[in-house]
Amino acid sequence: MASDYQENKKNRIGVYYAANGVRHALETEINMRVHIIIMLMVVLFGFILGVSKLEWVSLLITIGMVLTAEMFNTAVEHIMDYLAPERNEAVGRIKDLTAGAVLVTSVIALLVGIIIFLPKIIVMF
Ligand SMILES: Nc1ncnc2c1ncn2[C@@H]1O[C@H](COP(=O)(O)OP(=O)(O)OP(=O)(O)O)[C@@H](O)[C@H]1O
Repeated sequence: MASDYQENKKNRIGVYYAANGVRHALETEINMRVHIIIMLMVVLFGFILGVSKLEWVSLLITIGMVLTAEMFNTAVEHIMDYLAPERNEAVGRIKDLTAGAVLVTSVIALLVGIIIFLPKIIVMF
């Protein structure tokens, strides 16, 4: 049906642009690459240390939170640089807030990682 075709076309274009956004973040944001490296290490340790299904879910949710916060932070930085490229106290505060959101999610992710991995590491010794 024509409307189904339009719907599929629209979705495909949307995913294409969204994937472009992820690629842009990976290419331009060093923090994003650091998060991805940490994520790959967490997944590797997850397999090595045999985390449970529920632990995988917790890890994936926290990883998703950090990556999402980082992308929103990057988007806000771009918005602010576009709208107000000059130094401005309000812009600085806005950027600090979104950077703070990344910090909060990262600390939570670290705590989740410690809770899941530390007991498994301790029993190995
Ligand atoms: N236009 C501005 N006016 C005032 N302070 C700013 C401005 N731009 C940046 N800052 C300050 O510098 C900090 C870093 O901002 P910047 O845009 O350089 O982010 P960044 O270092 O690229 O961050 P990230 O590492 O998350 O990509 C902000 O959190 C803010 O405190």
